[in-house]
Amino acid sequence: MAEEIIQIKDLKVHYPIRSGFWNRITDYVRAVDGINLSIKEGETYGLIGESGSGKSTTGKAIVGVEKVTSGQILYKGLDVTKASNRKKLNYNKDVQMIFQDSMSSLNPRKRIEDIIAEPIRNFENLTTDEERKRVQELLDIVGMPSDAIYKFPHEFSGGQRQRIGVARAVATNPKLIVADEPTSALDLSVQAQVLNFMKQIQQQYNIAFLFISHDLGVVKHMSEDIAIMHRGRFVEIGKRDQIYSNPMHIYTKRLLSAIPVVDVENRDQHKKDRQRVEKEFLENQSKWYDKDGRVLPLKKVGDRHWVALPDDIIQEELKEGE
Ligand SMILES: Nc1ncnc2c1ncn2[C@@H]1O[C@H](COP(=O)(O)OP(=O)(O)OP(=O)(O)O)[C@@H](O)[C@H]1O
Repeated sequence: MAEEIIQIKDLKVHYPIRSGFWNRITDYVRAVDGINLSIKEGETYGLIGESGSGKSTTGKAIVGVEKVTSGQILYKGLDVTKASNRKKLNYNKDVQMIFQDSMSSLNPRKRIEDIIAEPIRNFENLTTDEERKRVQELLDIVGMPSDAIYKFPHEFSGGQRQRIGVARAVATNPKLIVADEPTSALDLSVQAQVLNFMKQIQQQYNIAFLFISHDLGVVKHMSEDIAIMHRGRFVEIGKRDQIYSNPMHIYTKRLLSAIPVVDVENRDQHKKDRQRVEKEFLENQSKWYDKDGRVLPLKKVGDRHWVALPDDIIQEELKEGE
């Protein structure tokens, strides 16, 4: 069985809110508010949630570009929220990130050769010829022509730029890639191509992914283990089949009921189901949160399935699922 490559323990990232004449801290945005997860070598962990739920902050904290308020990120047994451990483990080489918006994440003034070579230069001492050879190999891996090295990002389509972003991310032979909404800016047909090719690269190089998306359809295609994030916490964690065929938290149900159906026959039923879930969500709000409006703690409801609900609702849900 694959080993765990990274473990996140009770991770919190809170941003201070300042106000008044003295610009004092008056409150905090609890962007990430105590999450736990672990990702196995070569596997994809899917992180789903609506805008503002804390997904990107989680990803940024893992790659080390966002300061952690508390909690641990364990890599090879050491806590990489500490810069000294990151350095010791060469963590910045092993963990890379791919962003949603390839136009702003790739420097528009640099040629593709320099964009892809940059992370290599940070960690290896290659000659100019060796470096060029390496960049061309990487372009080949992501299915781009070798003359792309002379061009600038604006000379490519969104899908091609995302491939360049992937080439850059795999340039350092990473063990983990945090992919933050990597295909949401792309057309559906291009989305499928990029997703399939990311899977291919993952298998070829045994890279683990934290795959972040608001789109349950996309995550279903990519991940076996899934967490649903809401207000900085997880409301449900489970295996793909548990989450998609037997969602237990109302928030998960809402997200699933928002996926459009393709076949006309089921459309009316789908609309009714959606309205029912929405009504249930609005009428019972107080049950889903604690008195401070925070998501309840997770409780184990089955083999590798956790849900943040009060006991009475869990019992009802379990009975229904039988
Ligand atoms: N630098 C920051 N300072 C203050 N608040 C922030 C900062 N970055 C994010 N936030 C807040 O933290 C919360 C979580 O943001 P985050 O970007 O992680 O959400 P998300 O789920 O990735 O959403 P999206 O998909 O829209 O990016 C939001 O309320 C956001 O406004």
